[in-house]
Amino acid sequence: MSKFRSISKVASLQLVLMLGWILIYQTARLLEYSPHASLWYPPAALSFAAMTLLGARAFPAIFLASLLTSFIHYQQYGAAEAVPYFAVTLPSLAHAGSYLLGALLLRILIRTGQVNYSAMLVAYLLLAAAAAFLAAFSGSWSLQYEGVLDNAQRQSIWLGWWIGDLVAILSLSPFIVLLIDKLTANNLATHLPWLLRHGNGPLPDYLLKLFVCLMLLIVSMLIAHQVQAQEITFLILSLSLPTMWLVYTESVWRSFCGLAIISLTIAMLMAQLDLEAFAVIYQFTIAMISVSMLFGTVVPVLQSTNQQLLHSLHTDPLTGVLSRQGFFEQAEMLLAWAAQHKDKICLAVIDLDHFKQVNDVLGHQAGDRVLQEVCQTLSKQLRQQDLIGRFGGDELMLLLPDTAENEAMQLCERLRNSIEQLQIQVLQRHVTVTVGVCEHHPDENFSQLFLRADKTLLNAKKLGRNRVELDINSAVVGS
Ligand SMILES: Nc1nc2c(ncn2[C@@H]2O[C@H](COP(=O)(O)OP(=O)(O)OP(=O)(O)O)[C@@H](O)[C@H]2O)c(=O)[nH]1
Repeated sequence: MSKFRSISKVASLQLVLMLGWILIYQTARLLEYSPHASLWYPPAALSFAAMTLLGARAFPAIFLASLLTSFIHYQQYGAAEAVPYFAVTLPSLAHAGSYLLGALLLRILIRTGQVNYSAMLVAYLLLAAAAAFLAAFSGSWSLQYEGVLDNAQRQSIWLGWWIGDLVAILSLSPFIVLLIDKLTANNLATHLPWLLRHGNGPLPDYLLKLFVCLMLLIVSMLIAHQVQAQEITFLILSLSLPTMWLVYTESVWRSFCGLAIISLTIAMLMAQLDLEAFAVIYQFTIAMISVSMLFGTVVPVLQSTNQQLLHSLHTDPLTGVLSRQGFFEQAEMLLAWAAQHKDKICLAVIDLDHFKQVNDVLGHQAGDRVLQEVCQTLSKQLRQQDLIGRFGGDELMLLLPDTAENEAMQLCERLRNSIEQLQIQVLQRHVTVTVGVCEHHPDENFSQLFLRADKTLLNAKKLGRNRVELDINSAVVGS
């Protein structure tokens, strides 16, 4: 049953890819501005994207789709009788083989997991250019071999073929890769997690940015259509500004989708507005915008990576409370605010009693569990504005804004009591904590306050543990 299911899965993948390729091929033909002349060749984008994502599994579908369209093409132009059938396969082999080669190299690079996003983009651009070159070069040679083209024709078309393929790959394949990844639930995200990680902002904002891009390109192409002068067609380069806005502020998925829409609109308007004399300028525009948008996606990826790094720097991985650095940074800000507004603010330093014994008797895992449970119990009873952090080992810290020493003492007594009541499965005995409490003096910085609280804690330990002690200097210094 499962064998049957996997066969039908493979068959449906091949079918969908084939139909998709033929559909894109036929749609692209509608965008030709004169027979066989087009700004780009979108099937190449599907071939490269599908093979990058699915590897050799995509080869049969792409090859067959290309073969089928070649046959139809030859039939239409009456060349089929003159060309031996086996020879008709050569251009399709050249197309599918070239993109498979480029995609396989890219896949090897992705799978090593050693390259960062920017290096991956450079590799993608170079391999896309090389694969498109190979496809155009071998494709045009195979057509000459079949007798469809003579030597002079081959020489005159291969460069345009290369650029047409490359323009389509640069602008469409990033979007197609993400689309196939989503539809097939492929594992791209496991190899390129940073690509799909960061989230989206509000949809209307994205639509506004896309609208600005499309308006600018439509207006510039309409003006070019009216004036029919080369200098005016360069107006379209102003598109680079809103496309950068889009790409710096939106997710990779939305940026690549926007890029595909923008390039499709340029190709459509080119065909409709009688602008074929400026085809090279529009090809250059699509290529330039694609490359700058691709590199632009590095910015939000870097931003989100930075945020994650910052988050992990500021969070204690075991307990989920603030790390020492995170706590100290936020505490400095809260102290400054409290001093400015003449608010009372207290610090409590908490230490687990005889925690070493838990580790020694029950092991470190049990010790970890105790630390987690204690932190959870404390966090649940704090207000939103309170800070909780782990200084290190079994020592925790609480910063309590807008709280006087007597209120802090009451709260800490309540917390001590609730920890003593904790039923922790791995433990045979109760966990207890000792707490040192200090009220902040407006003139002291956080390190000085912490030192006082830590001394108070040591003092409390000497007095017999499982207790809350107030710094005897708090009231004197603070008054
Ligand atoms: N399980 C676990 N143990 C830790 C971690 N960090 C530090 N420790 C242990 O915490 C223990 C702290 O021991 P001590 O500083 O002697 O404190 P104590 O045993 O609680 O003694 P008193 O504070 O005097 O009551 C040591 O055994 C450390 O190995 C951690 O992340 N997980």
